[in-house]
Amino acid sequence: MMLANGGVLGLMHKDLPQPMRPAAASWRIATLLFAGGSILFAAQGLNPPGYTLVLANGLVMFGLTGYLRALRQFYGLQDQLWVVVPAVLGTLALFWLTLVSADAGGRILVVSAVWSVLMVASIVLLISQERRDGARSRRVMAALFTAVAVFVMFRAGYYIALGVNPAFSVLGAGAWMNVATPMVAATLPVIGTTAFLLMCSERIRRQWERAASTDYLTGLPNRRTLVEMGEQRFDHARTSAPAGGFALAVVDIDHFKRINDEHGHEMGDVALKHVAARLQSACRGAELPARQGGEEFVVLFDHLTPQNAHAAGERLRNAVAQMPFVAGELVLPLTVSIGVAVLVQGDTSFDSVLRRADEALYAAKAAGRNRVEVAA
Ligand SMILES: Nc1nc2c(ncn2[C@@H]2O[C@H](COP(=O)(O)OP(=O)(O)OP(=O)(O)O)[C@@H](O)[C@H]2O)c(=O)[nH]1
Repeated sequence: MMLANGGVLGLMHKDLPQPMRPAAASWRIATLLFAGGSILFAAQGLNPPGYTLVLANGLVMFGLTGYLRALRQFYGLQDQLWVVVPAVLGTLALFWLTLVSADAGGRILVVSAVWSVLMVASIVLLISQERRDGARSRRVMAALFTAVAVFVMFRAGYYIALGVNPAFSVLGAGAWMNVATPMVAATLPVIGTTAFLLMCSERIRRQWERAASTDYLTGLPNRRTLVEMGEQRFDHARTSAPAGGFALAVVDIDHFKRINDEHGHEMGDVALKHVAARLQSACRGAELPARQGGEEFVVLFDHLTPQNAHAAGERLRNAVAQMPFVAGELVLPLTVSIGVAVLVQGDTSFDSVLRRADEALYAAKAAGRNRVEVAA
């Protein structure tokens, strides 16, 4: 089952986006190490038992290390040496306790300690991502690691209670625990691999959602999100009592074509990002700036009245005018013209408010630019 899981992950490798592949490769290698260890455990009788036991346990401990590394890579953490230390020390200790001093009790304690350290590190990592990654698959993975870690600690306690001494054998009293161990441990490579693939697909889904709703250049919500949010807020404002409060501003950079013509399209792109950042910094509370397209932005206001509409537009205009766009030697003062519209009785849709704000914007351009006009 473990080998099949590792194989499936290998077949799917190329279907995963490039940034997820190192983590998936580590998970696959870890699963194959786990599978190799399990096969050796099953074949203990056929080989010199001492060496087989050390090798089997070592493979499984390095498998667990691989799972921790895969999770770290999945969350963009750098490789660190300490991650391999428990498995290296554990394998050396097992070598000693099997082939030099033959201490079965010591072996159980070493294996339990290494498993616990690696699994607790994986659990802490998964839990620490709660705020960044709310995916259910991440929680399932954390629960899986926790269940196995609790079992391993219980197992160590159980063997200690039975009397761990150098001559202790897991094949003697309490042998059922020796049978249960591989079954519980197998949940990581088998169910864990499913959880890992779900974590990948959940991340891909979120990335697609973000890409579909965000403007690639400025990082602001795109036109699609603007229309969605605008219609939602418009409907809410129309149906709430007292009605009103919905308003928006259409913001257009003045003489933007000149920037492209004189400094190149790429510089124009950087200037667009600059204006986007200025507008974002001027927004308060639930105000939402979005890129409508080209060099035009729209800001959805929150609870604006006709009396403070002009001041709200001025706040945006000032945010751009007060800080020139600087790129190396180049210092370009930028200005924007703004049309503001507040919801009125005659507005039947979000689009009708947008149209009135557009007309106010044209009036601002016609009146000389770098100014705010409020729609009648
Ligand atoms: N660099 C860059 N330029 C863009 C982008 N989208 C639109 N533009 C440019 O924005 C310019 C808009 O020019 P116009 O509509 O003539 O307006 P303007 O020069 O800003 O003049 P006014 O609006 O009348 O003040 C055009 O040159 C477009 O090519 C973009 O994503 N990047």
